Amino acid sequence: MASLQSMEQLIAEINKYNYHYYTLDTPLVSDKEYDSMYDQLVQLEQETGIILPESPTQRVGGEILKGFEPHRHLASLWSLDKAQNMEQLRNWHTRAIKLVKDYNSKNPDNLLPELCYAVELKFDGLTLNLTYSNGQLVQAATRGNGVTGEGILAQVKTIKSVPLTIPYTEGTIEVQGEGIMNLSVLSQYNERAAEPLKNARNAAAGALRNLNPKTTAERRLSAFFYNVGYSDAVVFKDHREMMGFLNDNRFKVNPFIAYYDNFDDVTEELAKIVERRPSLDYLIDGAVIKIVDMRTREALGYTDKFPRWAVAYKFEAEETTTVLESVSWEVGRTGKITPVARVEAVELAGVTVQNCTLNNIGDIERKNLKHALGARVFIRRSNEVIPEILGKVTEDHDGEEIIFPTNCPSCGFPLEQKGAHLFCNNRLACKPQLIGRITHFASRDAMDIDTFSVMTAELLYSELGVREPADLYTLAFDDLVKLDRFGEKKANNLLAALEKSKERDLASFLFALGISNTGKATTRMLADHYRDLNLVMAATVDELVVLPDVGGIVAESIVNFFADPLMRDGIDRMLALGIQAKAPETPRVVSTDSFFSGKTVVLTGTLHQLTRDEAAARLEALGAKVTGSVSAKTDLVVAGEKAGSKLAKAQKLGIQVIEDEDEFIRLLEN
Ligand SMILES: NC(=O)c1ccc[n+]([C@@H]2O[C@H](COP(=O)([O-])OP(=O)(O)OC[C@H]3O[C@@H](n4cnc5c(N)ncnc54)[C@H](O)[C@@H]3O)[C@@H](O)[C@H]2O)c1
Ligand SMILES: [Zn+2]
Repeated sequence: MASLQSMEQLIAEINKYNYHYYTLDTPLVSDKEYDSMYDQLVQLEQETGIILPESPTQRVGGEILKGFEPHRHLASLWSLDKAQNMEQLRNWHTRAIKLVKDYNSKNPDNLLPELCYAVELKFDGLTLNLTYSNGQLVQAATRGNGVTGEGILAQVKTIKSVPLTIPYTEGTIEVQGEGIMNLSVLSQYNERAAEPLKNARNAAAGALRNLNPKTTAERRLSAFFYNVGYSDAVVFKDHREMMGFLNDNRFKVNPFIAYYDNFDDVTEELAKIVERRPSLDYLIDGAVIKIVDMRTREALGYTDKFPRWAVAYKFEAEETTTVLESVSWEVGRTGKITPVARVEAVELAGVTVQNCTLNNIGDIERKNLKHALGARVFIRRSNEVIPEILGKVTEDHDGEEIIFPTNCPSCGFPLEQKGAHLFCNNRLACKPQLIGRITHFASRDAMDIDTFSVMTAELLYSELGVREPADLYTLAFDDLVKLDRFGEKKANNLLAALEKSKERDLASFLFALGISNTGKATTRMLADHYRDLNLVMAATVDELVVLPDVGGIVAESIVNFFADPLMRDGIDRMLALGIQAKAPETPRVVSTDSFFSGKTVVLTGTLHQLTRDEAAARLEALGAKVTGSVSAKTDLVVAGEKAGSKLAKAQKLGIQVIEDEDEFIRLLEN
């Protein structure tokens, strides 16, 4: 029988994946791929009515690792039934209602209450089961196979938020939760680590199941608790009471827990959690819906694997695996060379992914990807960012080497390595650098030359020999009209836009020059401080480093830029051709007593009552510094509608956020 054979194959595969995931903490496939195989098996078992003895659908979790003392749980630990979509969730709900009805018809004198639901986050980490006897933490264990787990008391004790003693001293209890690694902790760890960790779940699981508790401690784990699985004295009427007990006994419980007695409200809450997901500082792979009343839980009971009174609603996966096919090297406007990976097309979080970032050559080495061409890699996509390659699936040397270029892929000039990056120093004649510089010069926040695009820059480069921004101001109508896709109208428009740009202020002009490591906020500050282009050009490193938010690297970038004869020459030509680059007549009056004074503010998302530029201007007039990216230096983030990764990062870093636009306007006007 064909399906029997498929079942045998699936079982062998899944059991192999389980071993790598649960026992070795180094998965070979993504959860997305695993879940789809598992679902196939479940479906075949349903269709055939046959369940083979080794089937993973009949058991919880994985093997016990040698080296750990086994711990027999006082009450079994369960897996969770799961719903991948609304239809499956509604099916679960219908079944629950039916079971309650059946019970009630058999027990007319002891009716179960109306259904009420708790909605919790489904943390993606390692299950923990803690045993407290007379108020003392005496054991901690993994889930193992649900009956017996691995004793990891010494490891769990390194988690600072786990209480070693609790106020409740009446008897023995077992408390379940999830050991996790916060995403901010993971990224800090990875900044320093020789070998970065690929994923927070495996980092947490691997640390907790490490025989050396010192290693566990280094990972700075955390944990959330969500269940009292066993108790010999205390009983709870419902989930609320149980959560209250956990809270009173100083367990860390998740603040995002919501209770509903209407199932439609549950589905609305799920949508909210999906939205909240990118802003959380830990991984979740779904939400868990639990029936609140304990008597109902008892009545509904358990299957071999999971309780019938709870279900996990799984979210769309953010990680998968694919094959790294090739790496190409792109040249940026500063000459920096960026590796871009092409991968075998794969569906991830609703889009087809084909390109991934690789950052720089240092990252390729750190992530152990040097020999990964043609090999399977993990990729991750969160928010709207381009997916990132996390690392190779196996440690084997089963891929071809990624050869780092020694010469510029565009102009052939020998490359120079600075830190983790490669640079092409051929600023005079490396085409992508020139195109990038000209396009940046014309962009909206720079000289704001209307309708100018990369395509315009390419055309002017190849047809009219435009090599640097200054050349733009020598363009003549007669030359422009002859160009492909240019007519009289377009030629005139471009000339008018160029003419208008000559009046752009000093700050915009400085930004347009594209000095490395120098963004909008810095060029604005330079313009306000010096109020004269010549003075900026003559500034020394010593003078610059004392200015607000200018460090050594920025100061040096500025000085080096203006010391470059090529750049000076370009600026002189532009001034001769009519560029004014003037500071505003009167110095900007900057207030010092507003809510925003002295704060570094990031604007993100869509505002409705004013544009982002207007908001930035008003903030600056109130003495705030407006920057583009969120970092530890940010004091405040103003998040409009559809705010994405910047809001997420702010929440991660614990930075104050204003999400209410009316509130923001009120503060501006105060
Ligand atoms: N990539 C792989 O190779 C691989 C292999 C095996 C399993 N997996 C992943 O693991 C899943 C199945 O694993 P499972 O049985 O360990 O877990 P599960 O997804 O079935 O969920 C049960 C677990 O959820 C956790 N949980 C988190 N928050 C909770 C909350 N608020 N309330 C209750 N429980 C909560 C508990 O630790 C519990 O043990 C698969 O669907 C797959 O995504 C992946
Ligand atoms: Zn080059």
